[in-house]
Amino acid sequence: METITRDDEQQHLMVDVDVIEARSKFRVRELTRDSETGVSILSRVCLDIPKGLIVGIIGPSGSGKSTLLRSLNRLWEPPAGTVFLDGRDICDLDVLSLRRKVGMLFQLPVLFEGTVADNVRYGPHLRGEKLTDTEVHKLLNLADLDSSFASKTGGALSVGQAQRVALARTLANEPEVLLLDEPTSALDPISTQNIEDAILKLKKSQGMTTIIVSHSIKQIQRIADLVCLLVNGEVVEVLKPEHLSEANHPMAQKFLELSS
Ligand SMILES: Nc1ncnc2c1ncn2[C@@H]1O[C@H](COP(=O)(O)OP(=O)(O)OP(=O)(O)O)[C@@H](O)[C@H]1O
Repeated sequence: METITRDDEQQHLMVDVDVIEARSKFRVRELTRDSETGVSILSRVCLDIPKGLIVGIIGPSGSGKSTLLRSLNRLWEPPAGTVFLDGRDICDLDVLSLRRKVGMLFQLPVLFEGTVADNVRYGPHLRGEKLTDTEVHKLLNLADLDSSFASKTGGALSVGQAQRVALARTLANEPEVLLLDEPTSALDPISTQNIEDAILKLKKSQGMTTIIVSHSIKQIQRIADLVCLLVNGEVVEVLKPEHLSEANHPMAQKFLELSS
């Protein structure tokens, strides 16, 4: 930046781009392998996840989508100096506080024993905090569930409802980022819509940064601001979902054909 001359408009444009990049919630640089096992699945992945946006990750089976997602909260341990959250190397962060900031939902929800309210209170309870009934209801509402669910047990819920309880439980940790690994692949269309509504509401009301792995291009087109296409562990495209048809990589066209 020191080299910029005031009169050079082009250079000023470059500064703006730098500033936007500096506001990325996540930056991934040259990520290839799990530093614990040494296994290389990704191919020098570089990616910026802008704050407050929903980013969809798509790609063929086995391309490394879950691995990339898991590297963001150290379920897959990235080498130092490859993944940054708000400019800080995530390897320098305490792993539990990282996972509190970066919440994750999986394909199938697993609820703990007890009521829905017990589940939602779980994270705060571990930190010695007790959520009031009103706070529990608010979290359920954020996950698109009404407060009558608080007293139900896991066995009385559909998979879609259980997934929303898992979302409310994650939100109780006040995450700044949500990682969603195919969160609706086991759900019917109505439950899928409920989860998508909840994700969109969270973006609008809380500016939540969300990264979602999905096999459904249509889902990505409905909710994502950006889509990242992964092929053989390599990020081959990052673009707006509405521009997928203009993508150069043949896999992008194949995905579009298969989804139409
Ligand atoms: N711990 C591991 N050790 C070795 N190989 C692994 C490990 N985890 C995943 N892999 C391999 O890495 C590749 C990418 O896996 P990953 O689950 O990230 O892909 P994916 O794109 O999410 O696939 P899918 O869409 O089928 O869920 C696969 O070939 C998988 O078998």
